[in-house]
Amino acid sequence: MNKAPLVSLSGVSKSYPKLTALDNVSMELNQGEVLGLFGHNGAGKTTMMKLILGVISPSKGQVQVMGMAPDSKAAWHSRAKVGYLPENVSFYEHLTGLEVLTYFARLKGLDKKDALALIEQVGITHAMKRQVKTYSKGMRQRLGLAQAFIGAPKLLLLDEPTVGLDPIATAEFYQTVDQLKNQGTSIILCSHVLPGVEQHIDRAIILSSGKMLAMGTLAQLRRDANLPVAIKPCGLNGAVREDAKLMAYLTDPSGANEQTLYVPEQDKLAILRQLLAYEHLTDVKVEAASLEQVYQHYLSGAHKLTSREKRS
Ligand SMILES: Nc1ncnc2c1ncn2[C@@H]1O[C@H](COP(=O)(O)OP(=O)(O)OP(=O)(O)O)[C@@H](O)[C@H]1O
Repeated sequence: MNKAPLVSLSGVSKSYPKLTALDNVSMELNQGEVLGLFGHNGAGKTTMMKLILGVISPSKGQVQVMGMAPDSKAAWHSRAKVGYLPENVSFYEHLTGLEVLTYFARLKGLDKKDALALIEQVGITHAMKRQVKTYSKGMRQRLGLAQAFIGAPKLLLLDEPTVGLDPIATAEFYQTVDQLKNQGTSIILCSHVLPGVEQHIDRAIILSSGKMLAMGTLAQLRRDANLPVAIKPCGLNGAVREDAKLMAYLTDPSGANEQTLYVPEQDKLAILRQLLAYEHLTDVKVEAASLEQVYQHYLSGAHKLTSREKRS
């Protein structure tokens, strides 16, 4: 089995005359892996996708996709194995949805039958004979997704894929991501909308001002960030306040909202054992830090660093 990563960046920077959009980034993406790429506006997410697509070249370092530099002539054939959904998807407005998709399918050596199947998969069969100019934002986004899925790509780069999608279409989109992953497709998914993403990604990268602040599984990032676990016991009727050890884990011991304990990961099991010994305990909820909390943690660290750098 070929264990070489599908995508690798080593020491990659992309500089423009007045700004470094990506600064010394190294990462790898393996087959069947889903990577979430997160960062504020201008963090360098699209720059990283464009480098992987080969539409721009690195100023420093090396990008490899399926064993080749993606901006090289040799990579021409493997481009058919890459699907891309750009951030602001736009189409030929006077063509119908089906015509647009048939056009893209033909560019990848496929035919109308494949286009029809994809139109059905993204749920716009009813509108496929209408001109794209009559489509809503969500319908355009669905057409964009169908376009990215053409030809069963080995690598999918999706920039803000759920923008404009309603909750049902968003859920269907993530089902498709899971299916593609199970079939071995590697996916890089870039999003500002964090809730709902975490159960569909294997690893996350957090970028800020072109620098990589963190990379890892959510469990690794939580551990490295040392974010507490929220433990919410029910039925204790204030017993927590009578125990000095438990009290120490309340963020606001005098407040009415006293029942959530914020416990470091390493103390979690000991505290759970202690709570389970209470006869009146009726339920206990345990919540690890969300992707959003992890993201905020790393970005606030970067912000503090930048303010300090500016002052010195
Ligand atoms: N061709 C270019 N010339 C000069 N600067 C550029 C160019 N392309 C991108 N940049 C700058 O590089 C930085 C990173 O841009 P990029 O589009 O990668 O950010 P992003 O993380 O995708 O942001 P967003 O979430 O807003 O899409 C930004 O400051 C952007 O203005």
